[in-house]
Amino acid sequence: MTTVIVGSRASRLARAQVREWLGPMRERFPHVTFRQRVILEGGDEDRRTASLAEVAAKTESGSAFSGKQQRALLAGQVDVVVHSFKDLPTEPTPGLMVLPVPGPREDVRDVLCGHTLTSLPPGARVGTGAQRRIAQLRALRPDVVTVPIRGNVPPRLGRIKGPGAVDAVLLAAAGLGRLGIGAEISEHLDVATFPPSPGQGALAIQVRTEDEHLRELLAGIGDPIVDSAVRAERSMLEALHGGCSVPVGAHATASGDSMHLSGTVTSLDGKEQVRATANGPLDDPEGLGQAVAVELMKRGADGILAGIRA
Ligand SMILES: NCc1[nH]cc(CCC(=O)O)c1CC(=O)O
Repeated sequence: MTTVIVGSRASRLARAQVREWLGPMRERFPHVTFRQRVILEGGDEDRRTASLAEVAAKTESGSAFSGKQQRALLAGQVDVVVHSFKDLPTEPTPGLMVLPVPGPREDVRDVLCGHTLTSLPPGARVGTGAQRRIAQLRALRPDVVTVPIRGNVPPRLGRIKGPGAVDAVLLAAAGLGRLGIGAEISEHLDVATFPPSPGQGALAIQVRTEDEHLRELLAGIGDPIVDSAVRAERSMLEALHGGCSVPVGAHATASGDSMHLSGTVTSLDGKEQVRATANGPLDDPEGLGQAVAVELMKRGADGILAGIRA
């Protein structure tokens, strides 16, 4: 009798993600017992007092929302960790590996709740703390003021009505969909004008590299097309040396046996934006991601990113 312990952050979204993965797993492996274990993260504990950058700096791995999960996995306290792929640093953690990405991928798009891009009044206040969202929103609506908000999705949504109200908030369709509150969405932003974060909407299933028994058990899971798309987007981000909070957007789509990747880098004030696209074979997503990154660099992405890191 095999027992597999699955680690999860405490939030409703994190637990919904674990359920989303576990449902099909329990059906496929009825002889395996899957258990959920909640592990608190620094990012969850410190949210009220510290800025996201401070939280990230305090966490050994540099990732506020995945460091403790990964340490619990390495220590054998859990056997699998389910992450939002976009929250996982591109740099691999020694001793851990990510399994092929499961499908289907949730909606990759960002959304506005409270207003649409065109209904936002001049000078409106929009809640978001993510550099990519701030930059891309300013590129489309330079008059808008962004207000840094953090925390779980439901309280962020609550900022539309509650104290310190904002006119709208920018969120991921995937998070709202998984929480069953997609009805709050006012507008889905077009991937062409508002490209999502690399890996958005996808889950990262992480295991110990040395856990051969589990790796063998789970060898057949994953959707090759979703996996390839996420790899292309993430390798583009990695080649740009971008972390999880840089203004880099990416979107890969497959058609037949080829993959199309579009990448965007935007300055924080929204005034400069470079884009590049390329096609490549489905079985070389890393090559495609690197090719688009090189093209973005040629068009000035390095200058934009250097200005932000400085
Ligand atoms: N950084 C927070 C985060 N991490 C994953 C999601 C949900 C979207 C996804 O799974 O890609 C969210 C919320 C948001 O960005 O609105």
